[in-house]
Amino acid sequence: MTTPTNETTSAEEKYRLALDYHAHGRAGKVEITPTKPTMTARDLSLAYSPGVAAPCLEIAKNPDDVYKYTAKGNLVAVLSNGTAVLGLGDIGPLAGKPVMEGKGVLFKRFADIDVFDIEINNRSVEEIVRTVKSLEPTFGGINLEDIKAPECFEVETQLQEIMDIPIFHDDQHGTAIIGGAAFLNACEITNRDISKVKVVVSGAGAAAIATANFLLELGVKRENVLMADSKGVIYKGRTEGMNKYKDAFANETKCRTLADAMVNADAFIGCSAKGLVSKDMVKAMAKDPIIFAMANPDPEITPEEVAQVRSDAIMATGRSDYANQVNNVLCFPFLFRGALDVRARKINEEMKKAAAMALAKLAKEEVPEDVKRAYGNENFSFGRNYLIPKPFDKRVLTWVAPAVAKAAMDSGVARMPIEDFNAYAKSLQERLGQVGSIMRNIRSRLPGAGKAEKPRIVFPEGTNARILKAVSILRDEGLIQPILLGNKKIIHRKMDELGVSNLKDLEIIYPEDNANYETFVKDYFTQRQRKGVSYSFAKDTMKRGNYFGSMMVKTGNADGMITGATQNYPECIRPIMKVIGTNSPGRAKVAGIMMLVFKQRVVFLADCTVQMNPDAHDLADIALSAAQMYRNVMQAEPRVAFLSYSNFGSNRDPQAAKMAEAVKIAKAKDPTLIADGEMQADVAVNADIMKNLFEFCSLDKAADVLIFPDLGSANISYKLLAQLGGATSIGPILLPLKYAINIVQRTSTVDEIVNMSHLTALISQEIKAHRALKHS
Ligand SMILES: NC(=O)C1=CN([C@@H]2O[C@H](COP(=O)(O)OP(=O)(O)OC[C@H]3O[C@@H](n4cnc5c(N)ncnc54)[C@H](OP(=O)(O)O)[C@@H]3O)[C@@H](O)[C@H]2O)C=CC1
Ligand SMILES: CC(=O)C(=O)O
Ligand SMILES: [Mg+2]
Repeated sequence: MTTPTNETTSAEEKYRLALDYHAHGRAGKVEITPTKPTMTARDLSLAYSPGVAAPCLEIAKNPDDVYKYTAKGNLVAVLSNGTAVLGLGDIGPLAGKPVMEGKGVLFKRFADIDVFDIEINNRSVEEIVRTVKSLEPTFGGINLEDIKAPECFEVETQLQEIMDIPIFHDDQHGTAIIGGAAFLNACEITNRDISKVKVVVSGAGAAAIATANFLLELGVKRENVLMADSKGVIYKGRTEGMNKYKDAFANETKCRTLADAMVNADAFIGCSAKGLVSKDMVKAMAKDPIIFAMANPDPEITPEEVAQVRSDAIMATGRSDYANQVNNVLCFPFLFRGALDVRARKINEEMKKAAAMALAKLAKEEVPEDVKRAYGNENFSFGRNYLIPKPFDKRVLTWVAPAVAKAAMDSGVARMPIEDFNAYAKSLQERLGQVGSIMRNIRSRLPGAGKAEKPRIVFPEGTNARILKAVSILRDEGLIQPILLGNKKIIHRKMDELGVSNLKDLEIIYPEDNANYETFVKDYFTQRQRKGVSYSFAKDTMKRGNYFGSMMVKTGNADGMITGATQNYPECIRPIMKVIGTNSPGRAKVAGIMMLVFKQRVVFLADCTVQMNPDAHDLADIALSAAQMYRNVMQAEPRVAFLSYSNFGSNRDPQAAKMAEAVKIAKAKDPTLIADGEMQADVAVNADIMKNLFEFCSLDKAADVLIFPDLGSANISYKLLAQLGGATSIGPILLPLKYAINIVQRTSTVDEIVNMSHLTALISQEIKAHRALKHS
């Protein structure tokens, strides 16, 4: 069982940290960002008066055009009156605002849905309903939040009747869907027949009633449910503190307190308040008790307390710092995504059930590396401590949203059915950023799983844990044939430690025992004997992974190589250069190109890693290599900007002049190249500045490839962009080489090594194709 990760932090410290987090910089957690250019007077005349009249008139003629010309289709209101804020109770709309802003952040972070949080000073059902109804023109959906029971039931039901967009009370159904998914899996793990499970529900408010109702839909019998609220167990004939929603769960029972109800109960569902469950109550439960203590921020009982009295319990809370977070965050972003994407009129039972089933099923799939990393490299697999997926698992979006969308279509509430679910899945992945889609595109261009002719990629650092984990992923995918260099015994031991048993039959080469060793030594000696290399030195050299691996690639015993996970850059590049050298016999020297992937665009930066102070000829070659790489990877023609602190001759310093000269040389070598400079970085990446200040510039849009005057500026820029600009960096990709060999960074993660391996495999394929063309 996981304990809170930050258990050394005191409660007061956590409180202060949370306040600092919210107050730091711009107050609160959200801001509004325009999605259209607003740089110039022309832009503003389109965004606002007079231009804005055009979409207004179109929408007046055809109301559905509101989805075409405004943000409505992707805009959800998180609306609360603050009467049941988390488990903090009736603290009012103002005090509830941080929670509503927080929900908005989660909608955006997990499903790219925009949110206005709306806090209303309104307690009566009638007034809430009137207010929300009047907001219908603004929103694509309404997420009601933290409105207390029983008013919340009335509010939701009435709004669903009178409004034509999804109305969803998150505390009811979000909790029910996640609780339901986790409950199904907990029953499966403990071999329980759901129709016989005895459930105690603590709380009879929004979350509790909805979760109990959902469990009935999943197969729990009403007579097997005992519900308790602040007045004790709800039983037939009780009159105090009752309402019709509680009435529906009033059973014939002698139990009067929660403690009575817990005796021999199979499951506990808590949607009530902190600390209501004692260790004695847990002791009294049946074998393998299922305990979902979901009150926030503090559960009805903590996992530590349960562990003190029961080792057979399956435990979940609403918190992210324990295993099994049963929290509606795993539902509302993804459910709304599916509902908005088919422009559903409502969120109905079919859609809720589809979401729960998708989540329950996804939990049984193997958990990807990036999810484990997001949670401190914990090794999740379906079981007692992993009942449902994690919110940071990107697959939740691609599993839940399509399931919900399909259920909406099948149940007849979708106004805009999805025609191509494959294209829809792709669009969902793109919402989460471009890295995934770019890498998928690269993978899709590799020969394909199951085929004999897979690119063989050699990894000289065969004992490194990150390399082995990456190789394990590559092996599973089946697109690349990895080869490891190193001592077989040590590598096998490491594999056992890491639990990557799928690698045991992988080819492992210990250089000096390999049949090619003598030939490689001779080849290297012949090549370097006039550069001070003796035969015995060549023998020693060829025992080293980077030399042997490079030689394998050179002689066609491998198609590519990945190194660098454990060594510094010069240690890797020197052997490669000595064994292989560059592509052209003429001037072109090797350069390191970084691909920086931002949410909306991709830029290539060069030279980030090799040439300290390239001259104009070197820069032209670097640009041509980078442009070619861009074409290969992005399958598009790049715009190349030669960067400087000067714009088009504004400074005559030799460093600026060198960049202008490099443009001329590059264009002379490839007249089709779209390139210009020298120019400053803001001109290069902002098409508006470019157009407004330098309309003669031959790049008609922002540049895709940025060529820097020296290694210092390139290296600093890519690191800053990766750290501060939120870009994912892929590279450095070494070009031009005769062979596909790349150096990852010592800090590279498993996923980055996997990405580089795919890219290297792709480059190896292109080099092969190029050679075949030359020889045909
Ligand atoms: N993990 C998750 O995803 C979610 C968790 N929750 C949590 O569930 C809890 C309830 O939220 P919600 O349903 O929105 O709130 P409501 O105000 O609608 O319901 C609260 C319920 O808890 C009961 N209750 C309060 N204090 C006690 C007590 N001392 N003993 C017994 N019962 C008590 C109330 O009883 P009575 O009816 O007698 O007043 C009421 O039935 C909160 O802690 C909230 O954070 C809610 C939504 C999602
Ligand atoms: C998670 C949530 O919505 C609540 O605790 O109210
Ligand atoms: Mg809530």
